[in-house]
Amino acid sequence: MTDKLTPLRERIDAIDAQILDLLSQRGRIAQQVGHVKAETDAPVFRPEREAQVLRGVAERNPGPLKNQDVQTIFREVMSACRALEKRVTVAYLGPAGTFSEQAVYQQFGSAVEGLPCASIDEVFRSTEAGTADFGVVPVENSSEGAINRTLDLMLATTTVISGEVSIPVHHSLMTKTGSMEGVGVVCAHSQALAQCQVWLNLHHPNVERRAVASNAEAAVMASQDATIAAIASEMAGEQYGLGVVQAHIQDDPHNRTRFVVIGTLQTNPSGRDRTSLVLAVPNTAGAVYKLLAPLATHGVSMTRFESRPARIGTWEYYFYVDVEGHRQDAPVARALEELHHNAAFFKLLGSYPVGL
Ligand SMILES: O=C(O)C(=O)C[C@]1(C(=O)O)C=C[C@@H](O)C=C1
Repeated sequence: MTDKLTPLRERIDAIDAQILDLLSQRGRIAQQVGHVKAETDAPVFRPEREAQVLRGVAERNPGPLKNQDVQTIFREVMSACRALEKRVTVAYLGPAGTFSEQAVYQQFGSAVEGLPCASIDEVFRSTEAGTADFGVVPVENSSEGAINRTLDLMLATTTVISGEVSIPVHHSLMTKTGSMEGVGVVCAHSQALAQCQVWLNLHHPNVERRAVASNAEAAVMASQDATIAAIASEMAGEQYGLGVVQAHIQDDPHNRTRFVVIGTLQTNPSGRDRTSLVLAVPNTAGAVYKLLAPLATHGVSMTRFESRPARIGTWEYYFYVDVEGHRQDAPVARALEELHHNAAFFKLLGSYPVGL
């Protein structure tokens, strides 16, 4: 067996040497890109370019490696090259171990400076103030719907959407000891409690449920007190030394959360983009129907429609609309112009590459 392995390992060594040489060449070119960008103060992170590179490797992938795996490798390669230009700082809802942190690494790779924040509000503040280059905030969950605080802050702040990333959300019930003996309360973010309510009703109907700022905070609390159980990701459980009572307790096995990357960067077209906007019309019969007519006229597909009560002002609701395409694509540009003209309120939140 050793005789058969040795020549194969020698070939792997030779290929690794070539890969390393090519990675170094790529890194040196990224440094040159960094110098060119520094001359014009151009942005280092270019989500549309990264999306094109990742889509390209999946299209050209000859196998046997899976598309998802080659994309993970190339995401890390770009992340490391980007860090040679500048290490990007990204604010997210902390502490470390939250799904928001996972979303940061999924989008930016691991060569990034994560800035954990205490609330979604603080993520927006850090991004607006320039303490962080970007922020990553949850915008909708497949079981629970919109994250209202994010929608409200998209409206109230000057940040724009530069990208999106969606990750599977699997919740585990965890305690210090790995058992529920002596546990009187289950802590988690209110969204996580809602996403596990059927399971909790069935298995622990008499244990108090307490909403806290984040699942990771619940994990910290459980790590300090054996009478508290936490619902969080297993990653958070590992981080805070918890034992798993039961894994995958979310009511929907396909539970996912979509996050958006917020910042000041207007992203260029990538070839497969989405545009997000907020609209309002006076509350009269047929007004919303008429408002949205330009989308149909110009053949632009709507992928999301969400309403939020307007707490002040003349209009009753704000409508959060996502459409397929980039604001610079001709049909989208024409539809947006008409929407802007018809709406009593219009705010373009951004055009950005569709997540992988
Ligand atoms: O093409 C660029 O603008 C680069 O800076 C290079 C590169 C890459 O490594 O491929 C790195 C960072 C950008 O976000 C996009 C791509």
